[in-house]
Amino acid sequence: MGRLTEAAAAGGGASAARWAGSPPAPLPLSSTSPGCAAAMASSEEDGTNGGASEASEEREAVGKRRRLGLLATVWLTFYNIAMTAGWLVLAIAMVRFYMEKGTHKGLYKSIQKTLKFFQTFALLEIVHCLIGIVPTSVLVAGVQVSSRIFMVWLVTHSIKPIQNEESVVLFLVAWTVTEITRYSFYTFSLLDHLPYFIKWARYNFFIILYPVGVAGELLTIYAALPYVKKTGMFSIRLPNKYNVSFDYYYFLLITMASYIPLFPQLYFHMLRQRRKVLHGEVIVEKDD
Ligand SMILES: CCCCCCCCCCCCC[C@@H](O)CC(=O)SCCNC(=O)CCNC(=O)[C@H](O)C(C)(C)COP(=O)(O)OP(=O)(O)OC[C@H]1O[C@@H](n2cnc3c(N)ncnc32)[C@H](O)[C@@H]1OP(=O)(O)O
Repeated sequence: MGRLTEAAAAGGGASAARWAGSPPAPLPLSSTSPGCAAAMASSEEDGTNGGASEASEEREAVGKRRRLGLLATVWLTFYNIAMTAGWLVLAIAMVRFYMEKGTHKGLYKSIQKTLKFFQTFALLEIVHCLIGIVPTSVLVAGVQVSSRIFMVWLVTHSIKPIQNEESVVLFLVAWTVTEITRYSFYTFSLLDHLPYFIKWARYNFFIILYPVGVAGELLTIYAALPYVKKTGMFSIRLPNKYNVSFDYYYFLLITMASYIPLFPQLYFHMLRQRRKVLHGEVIVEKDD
């Protein structure tokens, strides 16, 4: 819990976290935090009010941090429980579908509503980083969440002929196992009762699941290319009154290419986190 209070005290500090870097160092819950330091400096500079006002400002700031800490903790606990439950429902639905039908055909259609709801809800993860209640880098969370949103809405939802591809099952399974593990890890951590197995799973499963998920995503986009080229969907052709053109086919190609620099960043970030959390290594990041 203290960890979250500290993160909350850092306020928007998380947004300053560097790409693929470790979370920003939490600020201590003391008057040395920037907000308090600024408040004290200004009261000294203008020469007005003495120690009383300074003390009340300090109390107010401490109270605000505590409130944000508790609120953030309650909210994150609710959020993580809801997300664990959502992805568990998805896992059960997928297993049941496969056991009843014996094929993956029609699987996506049967689970799409739940998937869209919970994956879209994950946009809040970017908000959590932006407002500083979790210390994850905004860029790391942003790339992770936006690539998922893109896959769900602009690829699998929009391009119906690819919904029965095996590659869809590949990323669905990778995402589902990952998210059940990840959100239960956060939940148990917040409750200060983290079973070692969950911690181990969180920092080991990704070694296989990340490449599997990425392969599923790339193969699915690849399978969509002929349909997108043939139909010209989401594309804007010239001439038009705005004089702009956009070709979704090339956009997909560029997106696929962007996995080459971006995915290793996420993967190595997770490997660094793994060394830190499971092996207690202190990782010193070089400033760019
Ligand atoms: C518009 C088109 C865009 C196209 C972009 C195309 C390029 C895409 C390239 C990227 C491809 C990604 C593909 C991906 O979708 C494939 C898969 O996901 S496959 C399945 C396997 N995946 C994974 O294993 C990924 C798992 N993902 C994550 O773990 C996170 O998303 C990530 C942000 C990457 C991890 O971040 P980080 O290591 O910094 O760790 P945490 O966020 O877990 O933790 C940092 C600290 O914050 C605390 N925290 C974070 N969130 C919460 C929360 N919800 N509740 C409570 N606490 C939270 C956490 O406990 C840590 O605290 P501490 O450091 O004190 O332990």
